[in-house]
Amino acid sequence: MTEDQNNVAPKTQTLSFKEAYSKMFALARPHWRVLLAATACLAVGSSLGLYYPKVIATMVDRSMAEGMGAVNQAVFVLAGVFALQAVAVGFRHYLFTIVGYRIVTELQERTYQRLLAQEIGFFDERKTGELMSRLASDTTVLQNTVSVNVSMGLRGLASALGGIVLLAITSWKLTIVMLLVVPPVSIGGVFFGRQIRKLSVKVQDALAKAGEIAEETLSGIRTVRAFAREKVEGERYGAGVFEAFRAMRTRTRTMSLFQAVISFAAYGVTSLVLWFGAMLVDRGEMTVGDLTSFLLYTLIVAVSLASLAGLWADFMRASGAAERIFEILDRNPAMPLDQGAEIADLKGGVRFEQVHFSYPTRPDVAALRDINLEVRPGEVIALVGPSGSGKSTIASLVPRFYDVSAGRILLDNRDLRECDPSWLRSQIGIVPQEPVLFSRSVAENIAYGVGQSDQAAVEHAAQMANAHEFITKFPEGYGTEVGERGVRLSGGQKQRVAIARALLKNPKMLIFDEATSALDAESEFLVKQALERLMKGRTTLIIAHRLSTVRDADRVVVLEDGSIRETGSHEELMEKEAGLYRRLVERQFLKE
Ligand SMILES: Nc1ncnc2c1ncn2[C@@H]1O[C@H](COP(=O)(O)OP(=O)(O)OP(=O)(O)O)[C@@H](O)[C@H]1O
Repeated sequence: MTEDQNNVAPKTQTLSFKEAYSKMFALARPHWRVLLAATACLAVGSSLGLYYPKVIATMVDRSMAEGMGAVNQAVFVLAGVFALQAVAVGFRHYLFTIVGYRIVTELQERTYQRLLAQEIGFFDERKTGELMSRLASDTTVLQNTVSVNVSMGLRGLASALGGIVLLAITSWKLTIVMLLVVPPVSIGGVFFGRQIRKLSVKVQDALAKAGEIAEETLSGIRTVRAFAREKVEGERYGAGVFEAFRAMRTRTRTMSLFQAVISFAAYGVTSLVLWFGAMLVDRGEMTVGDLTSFLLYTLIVAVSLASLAGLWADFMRASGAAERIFEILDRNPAMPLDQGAEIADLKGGVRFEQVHFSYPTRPDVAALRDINLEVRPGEVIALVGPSGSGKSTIASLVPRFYDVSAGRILLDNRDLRECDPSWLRSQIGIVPQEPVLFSRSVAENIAYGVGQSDQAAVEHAAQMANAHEFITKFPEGYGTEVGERGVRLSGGQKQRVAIARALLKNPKMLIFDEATSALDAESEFLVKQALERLMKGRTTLIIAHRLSTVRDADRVVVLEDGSIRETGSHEELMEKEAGLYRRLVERQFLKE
């Protein structure tokens, strides 16, 4: 891989209607057995549906010639036909619908997995609400289409085609009259379909925007409350959904117009056939019974075509949604997980060589410039510097949240870009400044990085992290639910849970982002003690905000504006008269 290339987001291109559907069909392939059964039901149901006008025609002609006896017999046959048809229709509907749901469920699962596999830069660019909308609302649109509509569409198609064949057998002259309307209607269908598809993408985009607003506001509800912005946020969401409504209104107008045109064509052609047919009967070229069955077939064909037209609009709508889903499903992550080398017997030495880095969302601004830094295995490095100087950026390059823009980072003399990102992250414990816990129990949160873990190991980790005591004070102990993002725990408690989480993982390397906000002295002491246990024997990067932390580090790296300005021990750096570090300490950037 050339430098600079790895942070560039892969381009996704817009799918055509055909591509979207061929992809959908590819998803249907594994279900071919059920689909075959469903198609058999479709064939039986539709042929029986097409059979009864014939029975009626016979009834009309024979009742005119032979009286009621023949009619009774015909009605009996008809009842049997209808019963059999009902069974076939029921199964057809059930089987097609279930396969449709199944496909969409798989699609949801795969889309979500694909989403989770994307590189961090992808998430920097997008908003959670928008992604949620793709998962929820786009897949729902697809769900209806792929399930119920496919079943209805196939029925319509079978009835229409079968009907046309039977019409041609009954009277080819009338059939030609009837089919005259098909070409103009199809051209209309293509035109309307395109419009509807475009408008549907607009609707889904608008819904996603509204979703974004809701997601952001609800997850930041404390800020909204603190600034009393409920009304404004409510209105912002209102404006968002209204935008979606407007797009839906435009789309519905187009769809309604299309329906009206189709309805006119369907009923118009029926009248035309009736008129032309009456003439044929008048001339003795056709019996009344044949004209009756012809009219019934015409109605069947007209109704089927009209419903197909409606479904066509729905399919177009769904292909708009499919386009948005496949955009994610087809997106290859810039940094694939589970690919690359694992280093056997990892020591944990890290070397930055002339590292330059810009965030993918801000390619023109260098967040790091010419970073050269050697961290020996087991060494504790404190990163200090003013806000925005690049401390967190350095820390996020080690677990490959991003790859360097130029230069390289070596882990035990191996380029990080050759290492499997998932393996790499399993070797690094990360304790963020504000740890994010998941709304599960304390025990599950501690065991998060290792999956299943026995209670004894969890408790041992909690003890080492000075968390055991406060956890056991909760009435439900380790089973206590921590609430969304861990809201039911204090800052210090969250950090100790995060330390326990990192301890349990037993990583070779450690990244610790010290909290800037002051913890109370007791909590501070407990965190520090836990941290010391955690750091033992591990290569550690601490983003430090406290003098006491910096003093204990083996080496201090002072950053400014994305560059390393000074390195050395606390004492060495304090000796430099005009040094940046000394200035930071004197200006109390580093709290005592
Ligand atoms: N995800 C991101 N996308 C784009 N730019 C970013 C991103 N994260 C940080 N930056 C920018 O990179 C620069 C370095 O930020 P960084 O977070 O590394 O600073 P820091 O030294 O950790 O600051 P602090 O002590 O305030 O946390 C800043 O100018 C910041 O605006």
